[in-house]
Amino acid sequence: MATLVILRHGESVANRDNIFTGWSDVPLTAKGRGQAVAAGKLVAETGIQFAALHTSMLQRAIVTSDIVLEAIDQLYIPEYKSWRLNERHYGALRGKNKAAVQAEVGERQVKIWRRSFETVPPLLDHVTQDRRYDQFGPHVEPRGESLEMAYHRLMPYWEDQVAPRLLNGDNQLIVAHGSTLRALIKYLDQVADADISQVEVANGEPIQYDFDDRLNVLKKTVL
Ligand SMILES: O=C(O)[C@@H](CO)OP(=O)(O)O
Repeated sequence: MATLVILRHGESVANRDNIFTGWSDVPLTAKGRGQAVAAGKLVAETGIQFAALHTSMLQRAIVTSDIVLEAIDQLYIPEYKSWRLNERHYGALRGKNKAAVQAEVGERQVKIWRRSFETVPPLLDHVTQDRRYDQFGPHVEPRGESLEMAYHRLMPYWEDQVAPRLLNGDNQLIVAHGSTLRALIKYLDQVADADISQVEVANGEPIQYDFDDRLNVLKKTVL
């Protein structure tokens, strides 16, 4: 039996300012750093010893990871970073204020862009270049993603990097983003496409999954 803890990063400056973020690499606020410390304390209280941590290529998740590892006194464990754990790419919405977009297109459309499973946001007209993704080969950066697209690029990471380690009995920690964690929760909790819009993941709120030795969920606990 192994344990997985998943955690959304602490508040970012874009969360604070109500900006569509996606793959924008924005820092944590002071409040966000505090949320990461508090999350670390909650994880420390469980006494779980982790074999590895998985996070994205974005500083709000990486910095949260380091704060949590320090709080649980496990800075020595391997820390794997992948674009597959990045937030869902918000396409041409990225960088825009959510309230301003809502004033333009209405609440219903913004809700669909933010929470539907299949709807793709307006795409960027070109792929941006960022050297951090070169190591993963060409064409990694999307021009925008639905939650469904993010789900499908996340799952190979789960299957190749996380599930085998859990099956081996090694506890794992994932520090990622609202939508990639919603995608993972959809898979783990078997949430229907139509119901995923109801699932929210709060900044800095660790969720613990205990599995049996065939990777069935035995227990889910919000810490
Ligand atoms: O802007 C984003 O990238 C995400 C997460 O902060 O926001 P939303 O909850 O609107 O999907």
